[in-house]
Amino acid sequence: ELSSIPTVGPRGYFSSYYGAVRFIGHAREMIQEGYEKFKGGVYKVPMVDRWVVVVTDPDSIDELRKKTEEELSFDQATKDLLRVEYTFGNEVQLNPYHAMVVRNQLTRRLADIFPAMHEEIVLAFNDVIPAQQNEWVAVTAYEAMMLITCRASNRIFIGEDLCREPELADIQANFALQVVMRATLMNFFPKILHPIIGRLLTNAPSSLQRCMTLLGSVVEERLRIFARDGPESAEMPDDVISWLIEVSKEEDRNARSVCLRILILNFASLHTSSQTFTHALYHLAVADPNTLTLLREEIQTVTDAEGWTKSAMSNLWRLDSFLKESQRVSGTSILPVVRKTMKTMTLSNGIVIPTHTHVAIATIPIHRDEQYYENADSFQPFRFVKSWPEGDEGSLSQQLVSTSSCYMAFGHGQRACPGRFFASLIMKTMMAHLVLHYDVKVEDGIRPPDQWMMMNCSPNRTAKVLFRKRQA
Ligand code: HEM
Repeated sequence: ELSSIPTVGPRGYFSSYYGAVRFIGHAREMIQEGYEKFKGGVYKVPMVDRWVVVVTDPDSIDELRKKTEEELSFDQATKDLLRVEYTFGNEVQLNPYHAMVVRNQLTRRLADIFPAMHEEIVLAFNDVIPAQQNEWVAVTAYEAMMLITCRASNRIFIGEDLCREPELADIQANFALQVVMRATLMNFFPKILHPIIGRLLTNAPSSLQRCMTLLGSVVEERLRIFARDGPESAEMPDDVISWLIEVSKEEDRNARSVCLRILILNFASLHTSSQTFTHALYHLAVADPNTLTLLREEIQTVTDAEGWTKSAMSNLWRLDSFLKESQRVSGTSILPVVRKTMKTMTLSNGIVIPTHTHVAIATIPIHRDEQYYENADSFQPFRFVKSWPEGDEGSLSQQLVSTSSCYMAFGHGQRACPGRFFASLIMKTMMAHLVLHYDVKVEDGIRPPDQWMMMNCSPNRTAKVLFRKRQA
């Protein structure tokens, strides 16, 4: 019974709606309050259309991690949260070939695609940040980092020419907004009305149409080459468009389906990566000079010895730790892991969670818990570098891409983010380039305040960071 699980906020049928409205503006406080009161057990918080049960202890998290999709479903939770039927379309979950491409082709080819990604990062920084030596220029960090991340990732998704199209970032931003707005709006209404509202909303201007106008002819051309010469053709470049065509089933092998998957991959990657990176940039801009010196020393030494390669980026342990620590204290989602019980679930500590309940993990409270992280509230850039400074070698389990029951910014378990290896590589390469080639600071030396909206902790969207080119 849900009623036996303790509640944060009002408990009654009608008053819980008040709690749900409060949750929109105070999700962080409510999740934290529940964590402090019920740590070791579970508690529930009200959303507009349902309760969410929040799990707090590593043993239960480990237990949940081992459940199958049939018992504890990622897809069913996503279906509810994003109203997939009316936003992406059901076919996206029935045949998730875009996720297969991320898990397989993209992740396996990181070393091959690295030179193009690195080139795009260097060019994008030059275009977006007009910095000079001996002179500071102020740049709106959020917007600038979004543009650079968009170009760098889309260089690999859709290729050199298209990734530089000025419209691209705008199309993606609109799509994300459309999906989130539609899903949020629909969740305010009873399920029985969804088909009607869904039909009304489909009149909204379609990002897919814009995306097809932008990419359609390139995808069509690629489909023709594929049909004529097959996947091994030298005319099929190493990018996500080619890989999508390669792995898709006959019925998906068309421009509409491929463009939709490109939109969805950007939906999964763009805001997450650029927000995560901007959080790290703000930490860098207020870091003590010693931190900067140690980062520069490492990046200089490694790239002098190995050049700019994927494997060189894997040897930047201090930088890896810096980004991981930034993600620990400034994660972009308070509940990045959400699942739905498909049958009644009894945990070994006796707690019973009824069927069709959303279950989430109290990720940010755990990331900030003294029990798991010493001085948990302080940003310690090299926290994850084992035996630093002498040993200076990051242990595998401490890496940015490894998840654990105490580190879940990329989720956890079988459905943990498949894009995290790519995201980690882009963020490291961007940060290594930035640290080596620019000085950065904020005017008053204080980290710009985060901006919370429901579950999302966005880095400040309007703050400016000052950039100055370093001597070569
Ligand atoms: C810093 C950047 C990123 C963060 C913080 C992030 C975070 C997450 C999280 C929390 C999940 C859900 C995991 C779970 O429930 O256990 C997820 C899923 C996913 N992410 Fe990411 N992500 C990032 C970048 C990316 C990138 C760059 C891509 C694509 C290249 C990507 C593609 C996906 C996909 C396709 C899923 C769904 C996986 C599935 O259906 O099993 N993500 N991500």
